[in-house]
Amino acid sequence: MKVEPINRTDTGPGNAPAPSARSNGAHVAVRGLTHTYRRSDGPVLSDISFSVEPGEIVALLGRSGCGKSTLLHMVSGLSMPSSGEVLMNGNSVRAPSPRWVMMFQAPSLYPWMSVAQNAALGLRFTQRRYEIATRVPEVLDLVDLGGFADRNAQELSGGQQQRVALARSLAPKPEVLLLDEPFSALDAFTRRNLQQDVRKIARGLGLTLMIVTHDVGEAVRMADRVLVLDANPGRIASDIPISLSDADRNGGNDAFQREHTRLMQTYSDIAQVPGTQA
Ligand SMILES: Nc1ncnc2c1ncn2[C@@H]1O[C@H](COP(=O)(O)OP(=O)(O)OP(=O)(O)O)[C@@H](O)[C@H]1O
Repeated sequence: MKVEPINRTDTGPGNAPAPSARSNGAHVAVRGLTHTYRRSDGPVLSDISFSVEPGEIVALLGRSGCGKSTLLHMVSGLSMPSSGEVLMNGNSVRAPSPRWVMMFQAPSLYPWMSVAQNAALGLRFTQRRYEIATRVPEVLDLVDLGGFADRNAQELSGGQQQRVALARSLAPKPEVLLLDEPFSALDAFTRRNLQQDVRKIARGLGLTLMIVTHDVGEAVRMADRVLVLDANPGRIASDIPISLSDADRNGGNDAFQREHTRLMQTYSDIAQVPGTQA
């Protein structure tokens, strides 16, 4: 897979991968997924089915506790559902893999290691350790940290640490990137930069991307499609395409506001959030 720098602008408008973007992403299918942690509590997720096309960016939007993280964990193979299945390119997911990697809210870096050593960790535990010397500089460039390779990880800001975590996730050349509220601990400005860059990187590489969020603005800025979940039990209540060019996503203009209001209205109706402001 060829790595493109983050200032590449070959992402197209609308909700389909840009024609010029070669897709290296996998097709994800979730089929009849139901999960119960404790029988006395009833199912957390009930009969969830959806597909994500190769190279597509999909947000899972729902209120706290509706089961978004549980669903993403099951897509990643970190845990198995009570029933139903997850398929990557038609093959059942039974365990985590460097082909579908998960990124969490906390960057979880080793503070005593350098940025480059942290970014190499994803590869170190695969059969492809030999790629570290070439691949790590590539992914650090990709996340705009090319000049930080030898810096100690604990010297970085929260946003830069999340960029290292992103580089670590991208190093094994995954086909699917799964993001569990990765920007929620960051300030609004840093969060927005990362949202734009992650979308640009994913589109440039043709990755399939799923992001869990309860932030309507984040869903509109990042996703081609938003799956809105309701709760008790968690189900897909609505499947909404976001038809915006990248310029409109980043500019906060009228087109962005229209999509934001439309999604916020649906989300409010489903999640019974008072008002229509994010
Ligand atoms: N390991 C577990 N054992 C028992 N119950 C759990 C476990 N993990 C999650 N739950 C319960 O499952 C429900 C869904 O949790 P989950 O974290 O998936 O929701 P979420 O939508 O991601 O929430 P948030 O946005 O707050 O992170 C919650 O009621 C939670 O208490």
